[in-house]
Amino acid sequence: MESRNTQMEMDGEEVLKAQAHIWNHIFSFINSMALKCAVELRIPDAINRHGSPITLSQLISALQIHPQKSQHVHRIMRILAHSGFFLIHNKLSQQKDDDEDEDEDQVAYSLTNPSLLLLQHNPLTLSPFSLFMLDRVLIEPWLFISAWLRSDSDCRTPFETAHGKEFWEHMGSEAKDGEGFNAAMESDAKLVVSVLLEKYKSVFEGVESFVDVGGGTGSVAKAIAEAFPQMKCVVYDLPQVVAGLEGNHNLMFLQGDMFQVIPSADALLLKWILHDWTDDECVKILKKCKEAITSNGKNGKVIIIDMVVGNKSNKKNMKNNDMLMTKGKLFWDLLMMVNVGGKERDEKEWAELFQAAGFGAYNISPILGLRSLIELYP
Ligand SMILES: C[S@@+](CC[C@H](N)C(=O)[O-])C[C@H]1O[C@@H](n2cnc3c(N)ncnc32)[C@H](O)[C@@H]1O
Ligand SMILES: O=c1cc(-c2ccc(O)cc2)oc2c(O)c(O)ccc12
Repeated sequence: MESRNTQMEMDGEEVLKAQAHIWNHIFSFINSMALKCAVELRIPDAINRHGSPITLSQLISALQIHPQKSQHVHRIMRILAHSGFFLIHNKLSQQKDDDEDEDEDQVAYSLTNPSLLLLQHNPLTLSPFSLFMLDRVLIEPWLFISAWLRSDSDCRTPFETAHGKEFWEHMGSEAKDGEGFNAAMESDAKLVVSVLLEKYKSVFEGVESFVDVGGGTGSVAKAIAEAFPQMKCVVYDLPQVVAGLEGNHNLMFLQGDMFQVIPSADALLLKWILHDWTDDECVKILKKCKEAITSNGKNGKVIIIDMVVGNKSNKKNMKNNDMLMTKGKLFWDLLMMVNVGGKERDEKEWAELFQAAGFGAYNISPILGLRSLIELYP
């Protein structure tokens, strides 16, 4: 009865607006798939190799598109240009209708900051991550959310409902997926550590021993070990991740389970670790961390790199920028729910974890884009 009234209260224009709103949501996946296609075809690399804005016909030939399909390429380019991945240079743009097919030689494309970050040889490339994230294996769990929410099975996540295994177990047993995940992590780790060492090196000053807990294949620890040759650095992760990796005079790879024991050090890093776990699990990990930074008689610190939902970035924020950041954090929160059973936390939730694990003080610096650097003291 009530919904009927509500419906009758909408005028025609409002219904159409609501319809457009729903369509935009339903079709959001088209953005992701157009991006996947561009990364698979290596469109950013083709434009970059060309060295100047590339015309549609030059792009079609560089991409080796089948002649019968060449007419479609501009449609992929158009939607990605609309999302800020490419700039369109259109000599006839004033005279042309937006929906009209472009003449292949009147249109040229160049790269933008997001597409520069998709170049294969950019050390900070997000291409492997895009392919990994948009692969069938990581798309499928999203189809199971409602079934998982209703199910009385003890599956921890929709990922487990879809694949019959927990995320970390899957990444350990399926070599291709495990490598994809580790490559994605590595590219992010390089980006984050380059910012840390360029602008916030003081975080590591005075630290003689350092453990990157769940440090993956070691990109962060390697960079820190190079920047501080006197520091003893350890990458601590599951056997399937660090087995066979070789260190050097001040870098060591150590296999283990952070729920059992964490090696003692002046400073521990937990980058993208706590958001994988429930509150109870985080308290367990943090208690182990506290033992590890106090057991050598020193008062060390734990450095956490994760999101703090609701925190503003320290950049001069335009309203749009804040909205983008909030949306990003909400996406991440669901990603954690779907894949690993974790969550993104606001400051109050972080503070409760720290208190429950027996820590005394913390300091949050919102300096890493969507993420913050949290320093945690016993
Ligand atoms: C999201 S990744 C973050 C990797 C790295 N810190 C980074 O940010 O690039 C989480 C890491 O935790 C590791 N991990 C999961 N369970 C673990 C455990 N019980 N003990 C140690 N490491 C674990 C995973 O193997 C993975 O490398
Ligand atoms: O499933 C993921 C994916 C990522 C991820 C996101 C963005 C990147 O540039 C690289 C990787 O991160 C994850 C993560 O940190 C996690 O703890 C669990 C799952 C995922």
